[in-house]
Amino acid sequence: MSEMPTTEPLLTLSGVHTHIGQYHILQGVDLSLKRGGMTVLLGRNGAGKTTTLRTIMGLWAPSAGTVTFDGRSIGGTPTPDIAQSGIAYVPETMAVFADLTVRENMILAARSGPLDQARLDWIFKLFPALKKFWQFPAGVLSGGQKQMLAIARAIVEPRRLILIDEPTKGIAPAIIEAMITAFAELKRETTILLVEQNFRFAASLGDDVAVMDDGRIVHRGPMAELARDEALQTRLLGLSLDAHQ
Ligand SMILES: Nc1ncnc2c1ncn2[C@@H]1O[C@H](COP(=O)(O)OP(=O)(O)OP(=O)(O)O)[C@@H](O)[C@H]1O
Repeated sequence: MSEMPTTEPLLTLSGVHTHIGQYHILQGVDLSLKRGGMTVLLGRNGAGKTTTLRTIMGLWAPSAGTVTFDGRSIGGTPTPDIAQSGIAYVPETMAVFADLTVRENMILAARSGPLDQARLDWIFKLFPALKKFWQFPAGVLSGGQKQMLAIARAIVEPRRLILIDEPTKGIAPAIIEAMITAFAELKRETTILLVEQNFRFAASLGDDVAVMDDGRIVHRGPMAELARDEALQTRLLGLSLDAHQ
C-alpha cells in the first residue's frame, strides 16, 4: 500500500516505559520509524527488544510515554484495534497452526474476506515453499518454512507496518539467503521493524538501525554507518555480535 507523501514518521515511541508485573523493563524508549524501508532493532539478550514490539502491538500497555502511529495515539489501545489500523506482528514463536494446512493458516489470517489470488501469487514468489506445501499441514514444514508461513500470514493483506521478531533464529543459512531476497522485496511495499541478532542479515537489509540496552535506545542512525564502524559495533553490541554471526 503506498503511503501519502509526508515526512511525518509512521510510528513514534516517546519516553515509553513498560512494566511487566513488578519489573520495570522499558525505561524511556524513544524511537521513530520513517515511512517505508526497514529499521532493525539490535541489542543484547534481555535488552527489551521483544518487549518494545509487544508494547507497540498493545500486548503490554505502556505505563508512561506515548506511542503514535500515523499521527494517532495507540498506547494502551487493545491489540485487535491496533491490528485493524494496519500493524502486523510476527512473534518469535511464529504462532502457526500446526494441524491446519498452509492454505487454512493463510485463510485464517485474512481479515477482509477471501484470499486475493494476485496477492497470493506475489507471496508464492517470495516464498515458493508455501505453494509446494499449500495443502499440507503446517506441522510438516521445516523451521524456516514455518517462519515463511508466519511472515506470509502477516502480509496476506497489505499492511502499513510489520513487526518481526528474530526471523533467522535457528534457521539454516540457505533459508536465510532466501529470506534476505524476500525481505528486500517486502520492504519496498511496506515499513518493517525487525528485531534481529544476526548482524550480517540485519546489515544487508536495514536502512536504519536502533540499538537497545537496558530498556532504552542507546544508538539510532543509518545502518550503513554502523555496518562500516567496527569499533561502534563492538561498543554497542559487544560479544553478542560475534556470537550470532
Ligand atoms: N513475561 C515476563 N515476565 C517477567 N520478565 C519478563 C517477561 N518478559 C520479558 N521479561 C524480562 O524483560 C527483559 C527484556 O526482555 P525482552 O524479551 O524484551 O528482551 P530482548 O531484547 O527481546 O531479548 P531476547 O533477545 O533474549 O529475546 C528481560 O530481562 C526479560 O527477562
